[in-house]
Amino acid sequence: MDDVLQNIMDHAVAVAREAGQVVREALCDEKQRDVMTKSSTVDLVTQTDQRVEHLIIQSVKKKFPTHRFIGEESVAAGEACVLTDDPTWIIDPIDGTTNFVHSFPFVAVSIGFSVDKKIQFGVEGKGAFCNGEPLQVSDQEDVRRSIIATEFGSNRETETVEKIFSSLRNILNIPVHGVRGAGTAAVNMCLVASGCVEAYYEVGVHVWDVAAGSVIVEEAGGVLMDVEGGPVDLMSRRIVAANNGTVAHIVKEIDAFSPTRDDAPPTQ
Ligand SMILES: Nc1ncnc2c1ncn2[C@@H]1O[C@H](CO)[C@@H](O)[C@H]1OP(=O)(O)O
Ligand SMILES: [Mg+2]
Ligand SMILES: [Mg+2]
Repeated sequence: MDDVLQNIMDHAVAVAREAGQVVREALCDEKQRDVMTKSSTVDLVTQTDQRVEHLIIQSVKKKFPTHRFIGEESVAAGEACVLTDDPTWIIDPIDGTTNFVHSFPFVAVSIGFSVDKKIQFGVEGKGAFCNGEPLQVSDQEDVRRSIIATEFGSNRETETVEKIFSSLRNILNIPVHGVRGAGTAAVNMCLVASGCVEAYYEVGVHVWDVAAGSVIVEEAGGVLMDVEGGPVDLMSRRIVAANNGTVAHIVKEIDAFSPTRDDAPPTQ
């Protein structure tokens, strides 16, 4: 990794740790978990989400004034969600806000960095690490001995819920050892990277949920795919992240659908 990229990554790690500390403290303070809603009654946000995103963006801007940002709460406030070739930080200040407001203790600060529309950190074969320990995906080849992670998301339209349950039924019927969901896409992807679960799939995620996790999974030896097979598109809101042995089996069982893309022009 060249010095410039290393410098950027060091800053990302430092600011992620600082943000993580703010989130950790807020988890213990009811006032900081006061809940507001966004697109629906189950799409939640708190002042802490907004404060942490602001903290990250300001800190990066000071050091790298020309860089661009895609942040979950900035997009919610009306900013465009467009990935260009420019250096871009893709930020989810709290991935797992529903967990956060309920003190269910699985949340992530997710920070990805892209150049030329490619997520950069780690792509140069440096590996993925958790507190200094290298991560490696599971070598399980038998999907019937796997744990699969997924989420129910925040869309409660009947057709969408039907699709989600149809996929879940198919996966359970393989049969797999178990199905789990941490309540955050970023943590689910890190569980794939750590080898604790063989695969994670979801339709309805956003680019800020999966940007950082995608490179962590690949660097840990895993693969990314679209839910109907073929290459993943981080703006498509569809993702499968898996070890090599199970990915093809999982893709076969998913009842796919296509939510509005993250980079779709806003409807007036
Ligand atoms: N009610 C809900 N249940 C689960 N995930 C939700 C949700 N509402 C929004 N999400 C978001 O959808 C992602 C994929 O499931 C989660 O990582 C989470 O990111 P968030 O906490 O950053 O909003
Ligand atoms: Mg999120
Ligand atoms: Mg979030």
